[in-house]
Amino acid sequence: MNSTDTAEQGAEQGAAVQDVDALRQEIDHLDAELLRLVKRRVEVSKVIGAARMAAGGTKIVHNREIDVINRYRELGPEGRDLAMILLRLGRGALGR
Ligand SMILES: O=C(O)C(=O)C[C@]1(C(=O)O)C=C[C@@H](O)C=C1
Repeated sequence: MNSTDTAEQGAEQGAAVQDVDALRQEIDHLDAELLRLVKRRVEVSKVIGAARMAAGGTKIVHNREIDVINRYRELGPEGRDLAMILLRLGRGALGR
């Protein structure tokens, strides 16, 4: 290894650190977007639930919940967990 190698490695490491910083910024942005979307989903789900119950319907619609769970299946077992959490957030405390 000569001094050029060391300088190149240093530059590469600098670039890698920059990449991590940029990627972390992207993650921060994605998390903010996901949070916004989850909050909106909760709102919409609650509005539908309230309308259905006001019309004398049920708190839970099983076939719709199966559709939602199936949608997230491509993420594996965690996808199922994620779908269940989203449904639970929308249903509120009574629908657990
Ligand atoms: O699609 C509905 O009817 C809803 O109430 C929305 C929703 C959901 O969050 O996706 C919530 C509760 C139901 O059990 C099924 C689905």
